[in-house]
Amino acid sequence: MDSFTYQNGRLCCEEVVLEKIAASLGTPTYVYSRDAIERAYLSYAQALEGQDALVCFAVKANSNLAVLNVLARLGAGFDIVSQGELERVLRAGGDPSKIVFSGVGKQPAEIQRALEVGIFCFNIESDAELDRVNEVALALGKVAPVSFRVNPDVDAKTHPYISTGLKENKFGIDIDHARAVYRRAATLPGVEVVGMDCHIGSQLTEIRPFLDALERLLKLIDELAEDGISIHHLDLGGGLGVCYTDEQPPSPDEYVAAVLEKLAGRQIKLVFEPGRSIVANAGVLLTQVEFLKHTGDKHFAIIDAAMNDLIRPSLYNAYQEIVPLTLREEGEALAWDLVGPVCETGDFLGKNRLLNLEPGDLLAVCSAGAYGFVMASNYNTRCKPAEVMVDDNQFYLVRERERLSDLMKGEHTLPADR
Ligand SMILES: Cc1ncc(COP(=O)(O)O)c(C=O)c1O
Ligand SMILES: N[C@@H](CCCC[NH3+])C(=O)O
Repeated sequence: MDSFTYQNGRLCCEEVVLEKIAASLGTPTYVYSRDAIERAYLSYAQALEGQDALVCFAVKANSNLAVLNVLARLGAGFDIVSQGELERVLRAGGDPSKIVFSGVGKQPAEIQRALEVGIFCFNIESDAELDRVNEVALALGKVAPVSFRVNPDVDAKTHPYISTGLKENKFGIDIDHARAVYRRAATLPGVEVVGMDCHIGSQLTEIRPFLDALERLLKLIDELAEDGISIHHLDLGGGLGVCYTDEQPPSPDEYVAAVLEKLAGRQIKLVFEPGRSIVANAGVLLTQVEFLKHTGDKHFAIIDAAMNDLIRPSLYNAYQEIVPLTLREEGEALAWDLVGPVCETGDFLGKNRLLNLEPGDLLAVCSAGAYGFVMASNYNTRCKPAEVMVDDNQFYLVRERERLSDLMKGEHTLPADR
């Protein structure tokens, strides 16, 4: 989180005091550092300099237009999973020829739109999806560039909810069945086989599972060559972890170097789909303490952000640091559960956190740039937070806070005579 530092006891994002943002725009508010996003992207891009490679930011991690635009300006590609994400990338100035389309359930209209704008590749996840892409392409008189997401059956050693590369997961095509699918695809007139991809899970903190998957994919690529099917690009997906508390994941350049070493001598374009490792530590969620409450020997700090704003703690029991915007010298630290106003026992952002709190204090939930706002909901009819991008000593509102009138838009009661 080195774009977030204390200066004279006040937490800043780059050169902006975060209290200033809270005072001007209220809380809860997500704040992103442009510099942190750029540096994280460039650590991939620079490690791949001189290689035929594409770094496609996984839009699902953070789809704010300003975030996408910052990355598009650096020449990033994008990994999308819906037409909604496609339209966001186009609106943000992303280059369609650098888009990969992932996901297990692509709709015909989504495939059509992606073909019309000319994306780089469809990452296909099943036999049935192959047929659908083939049919849509033929109907449009086009040929769809395709890759198959191979499920290599490796243990990513991450949280079971975010592990995707095991036989038991819904994702991808079983590696033992993949060769047959590739052979069939080679006979279909609406598709052109161009690549192979995998994505074994998220928040991986070791390189080994990536290399295990890579080895299995390379073996399959060699088998396909025997069948006369050549693979022009290899997409290793996303998944590189970040430090939320004391994890020590490899850096993007260490990871890329290990992959390049394994590939030495092979002529193949490389694609990566990082999400979390680009944006997680580029963002915080600002929140304010509403009330302090003591029951038995428990201490609850009721804050104005809740599970609907940031669901990772409730959903995965994920740990994200929570720190004060202003360091306080007086008073004592207690172990607080930081809970939101939503009516669920599981509504917490942190438990047992040693903090010196007073009502009205402003806090930052750290590492909130990935899978934060994008997973927010309106549960309990709560408005989604505002989003802000800091650029050096300036800050910009990049999404307005939702208003109650937005929440009832498109809803109707039954006619009065019913
Ligand atoms: C196909 C695919 N690519 C890329 C990503 C991005 O993963 P991460 O945010 O872990 O880098 C995901 C999400 O896990 C994914 O499902
Ligand atoms: N949403 C998850 C990661 C899932 C990755 C999507 N494929 C998280 O917050 O950690």
